[in-house]
Amino acid sequence: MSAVFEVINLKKAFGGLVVTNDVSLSMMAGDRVALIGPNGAGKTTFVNLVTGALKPSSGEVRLRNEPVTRIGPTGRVQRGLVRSFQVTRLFQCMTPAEHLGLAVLQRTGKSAQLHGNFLTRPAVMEEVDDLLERLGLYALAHRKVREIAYGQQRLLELAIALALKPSVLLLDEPAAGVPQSDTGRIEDALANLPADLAVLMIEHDMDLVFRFAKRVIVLATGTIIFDGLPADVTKDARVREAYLGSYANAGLNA
Ligand SMILES: Nc1ncnc2c1ncn2[C@@H]1O[C@H](COP(=O)(O)OP(=O)(O)OP(=O)(O)O)[C@@H](O)[C@H]1O
Repeated sequence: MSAVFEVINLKKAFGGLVVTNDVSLSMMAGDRVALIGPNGAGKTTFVNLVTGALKPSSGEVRLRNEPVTRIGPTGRVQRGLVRSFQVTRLFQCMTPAEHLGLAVLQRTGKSAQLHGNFLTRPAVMEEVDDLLERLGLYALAHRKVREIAYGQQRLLELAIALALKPSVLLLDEPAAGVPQSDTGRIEDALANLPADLAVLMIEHDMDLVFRFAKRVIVLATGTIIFDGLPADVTKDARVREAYLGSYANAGLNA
């Protein structure tokens, strides 16, 4: 089986500050990987390099063997690399059904045809209904985003990402800010992601990492210091040293 996603010797420096230092990794279809690291380790920069929001100083990003390093964010989405949207990207006066309808039109290259009520088109409606059902949002389909709870907004982000039919999904702290009472629904949605989807989740919550990931990658000062099984990460001397004194050390001791 060949990799769906590869990062090869990726480097990024801001002036003299090297923030991503020779990072290489690959993922297969169906992988469930957590990317963790102390504050300032370079996780956000790494995601920005991978999605095309930032240009690397050197190195390569490949999707299904195709180099995409010189392709912009939209081209990478079209090739199957999708990052979960932040809640702040949702339109407060639009409904979940409208968000998902637009995402489906975007994916199918029909977003220029926004005349009329696109949600009445059978092909769009069928897909939107299916996504709403899968993410437990069906009853909220036609409510404004501003009227729905934060946890449900985060589920909507996930639904939008899935509407783009990714082969690689980058999730940035999918349960952050969600009240404890609603995190179970997010975790259920994560557990029910398509089996062949490769998922890379950036997460600080170690309990969620251990429940979700089959593999953990630890980034510290821009370098991968661990890439292996969740059961081994807490025992690793370099990982413990990187987290020493940081807030997450407690999680690693768990
Ligand atoms: N545009 C920039 N110019 C200069 N330095 C930057 C820039 N963006 C990030 N950095 C620096 O790069 C380092 C890594 O930052 P980054 O935000 O990628 O880390 P992170 O692991 O996502 O941190 P956190 O977990 O706190 O969000 C930090 O030292 C940060 O100050």
